[in-house]
Amino acid sequence: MLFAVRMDVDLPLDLDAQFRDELLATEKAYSQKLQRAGKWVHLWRVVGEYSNLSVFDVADNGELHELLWNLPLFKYMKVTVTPLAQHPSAVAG
Ligand SMILES: O=C(O)C[C@H]1C=CC(=O)O1
Repeated sequence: MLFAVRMDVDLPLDLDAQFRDELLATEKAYSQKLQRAGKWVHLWRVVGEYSNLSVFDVADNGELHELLWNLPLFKYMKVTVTPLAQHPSAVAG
């Protein structure tokens, strides 16, 4: 099942710099592991915003919830999930 996911990041300005750097490094490693596993199939930056638009390919709602819940940045993000279905006019996919 495919899901479009928008993540809007809002890190507190007073977050300890070392904690912030470690958090971002952990998030990067986590996201790259899921990308290599074929679960996180697109990761795009939204121009001009600390946000991304992503596409996940997972078995079901429960798997997506688990992957998102475990994002190291989860508590600092607003996450918006949109389930996707095949478009009848799409020539690919
Ligand atoms: O920067 C972001 O958009 C948030 C998050 C998503 C992947 C990653 O490495 O960080």
